[in-house]
Amino acid sequence: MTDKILEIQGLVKDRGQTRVLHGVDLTVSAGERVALLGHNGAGKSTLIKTVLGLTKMGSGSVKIAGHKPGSGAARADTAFLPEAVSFHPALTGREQLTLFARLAGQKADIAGLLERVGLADALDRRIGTYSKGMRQRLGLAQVLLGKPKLALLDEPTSGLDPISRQDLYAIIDELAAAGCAVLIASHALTEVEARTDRIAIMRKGHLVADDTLAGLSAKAGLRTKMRVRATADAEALVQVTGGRRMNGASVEIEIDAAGKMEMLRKIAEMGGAVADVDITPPRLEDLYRFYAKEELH
Ligand SMILES: Nc1ncnc2c1ncn2[C@@H]1O[C@H](COP(=O)(O)OP(=O)(O)OP(=O)(O)O)[C@@H](O)[C@H]1O
Repeated sequence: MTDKILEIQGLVKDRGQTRVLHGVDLTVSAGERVALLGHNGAGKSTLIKTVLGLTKMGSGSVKIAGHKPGSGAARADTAFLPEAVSFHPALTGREQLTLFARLAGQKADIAGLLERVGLADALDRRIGTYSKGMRQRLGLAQVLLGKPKLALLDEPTSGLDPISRQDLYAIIDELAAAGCAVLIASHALTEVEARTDRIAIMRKGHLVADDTLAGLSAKAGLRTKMRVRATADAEALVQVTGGRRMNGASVEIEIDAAGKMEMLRKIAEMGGAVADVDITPPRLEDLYRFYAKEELH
């Protein structure tokens, strides 16, 4: 995919005497879902606020579909879902979205949108009676309403139950499938591992990683674990694989990405001597620990 929607180059931002963004480069293309990870204070919110044009940048360049942050065109192309989304409690969901649509000068199928985010039954209830998950869904309806080219989602699933989380990611997937570039700031590693295309990790204002999960694993040199169970003789397995004997029947092997297929072939050649193989690639949690703690040069 080459259609770059968000283009950040050399972004520097100081707060008082402190540099909080140190020359960040990040792009998100149309249809891409990118996770933005980092410890508290790493600079994720500052980055998002800069893209929204809410905070001034020091130096560098930020473009949204070719437009400057905060410009009318950039604002029209961008949707933002804050972590704790708040609406007017006295309005109903339908009234609130109708208001947003009018403000944006858009005609929209409000009832259809609310149904899409699972709020069909709450259309005409006051938002003050909504649960956190329902408000989050309403926020997502607002994002969908604008048909944005870029969606910035800040911890979109925090405080949601597992089913609501899945629903929310299904909607995010739809947004991306429709060509929206999606940037999701999150601490929920297991979720973003499964539901994003690329992972960007910030550490103390630096972007320390930006790649697919497989790419990050390869660069970090973290190893895949294989656990092989023998039908009868684990010693033969140790001989062939050079692995570590775990118990009477099983052997554990740690292998880098390059050697994995060769090892699998060796194991397959043992035929009936092998009862089972479990393969555990490095998890995002391991990679995150590696990149977010790695010393900066
Ligand atoms: N309004 C502000 N005035 C001064 N310093 C600020 C302000 N907002 C953020 N900072 C500082 O900028 C740095 C980056 O903060 P930022 O909120 O961008 O981090 P974050 O990655 O979003 O963290 P979190 O995961 O906790 O939301 C921190 O050192 C923070 O103390």
